[in-house]
Amino acid sequence: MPLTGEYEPSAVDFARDQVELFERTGGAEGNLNHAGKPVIVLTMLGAKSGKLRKTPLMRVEHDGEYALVASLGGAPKNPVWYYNLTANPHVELQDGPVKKDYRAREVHGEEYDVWYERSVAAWPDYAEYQKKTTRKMPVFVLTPL
Ligand SMILES: C[C@H](OP(=O)(O)OC[C@@H](O)[C@@H](O)[C@@H](O)Cn1c2nc(=O)[nH]c(=O)c-2cc2ccc(O)cc21)C(=O)N[C@@H](CCC(=O)N[C@@H](CCC(=O)O)C(=O)O)C(=O)O
Repeated sequence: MPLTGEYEPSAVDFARDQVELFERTGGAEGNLNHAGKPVIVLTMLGAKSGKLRKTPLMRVEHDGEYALVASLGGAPKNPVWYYNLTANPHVELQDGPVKKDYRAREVHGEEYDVWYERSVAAWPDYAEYQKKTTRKMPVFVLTPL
């Protein structure tokens, strides 16, 4: 059941523009980050506004599940979207032309280690970000609904 609501674009220009390009081209453009690594678009409900929010994130996929790393480049605080997923775990993820519904859950312990390793394999800079902060970067795993 797709998410419904009023879309509120991100305040971050490059993220908003990338989402727009990605969606306009069905994931054919705007699907890579600055280093040419694959990106997905996450759609979620705002924890406070209840509006539809969208953000590009790195593509980390394994057997139909996806990981999302709340890295924010190694900043001391979590990205805002972290709180959206905590409040509203029903999300949509678009990978290329395919958009599906998922349930997001934050992972810990051994499961965290397995998915964090997969995430670093997909985007090695995550390991550099983690060195920049004492905040343990949260990882969500998305399971198809
Ligand atoms: C600036 C803020 O963005 P954010 O949610 O903190 O997310 C920051 C970044 O993570 C976001 O820009 C990502 O797209 C950056 N980013 C990645 N960020 C990551 O953390 N991990 C990634 O793997 C990642 C990859 C990536 C690839 C390409 C690209 O272009 C960007 C990438 C934002 O959009 N704020 C909105 C509010 C958004 C929101 O969801 N508000 C909630 C309230 C939430 C609350 O306050 O509790 C609501 O509507 O209710 C605003 O100020 O209008």
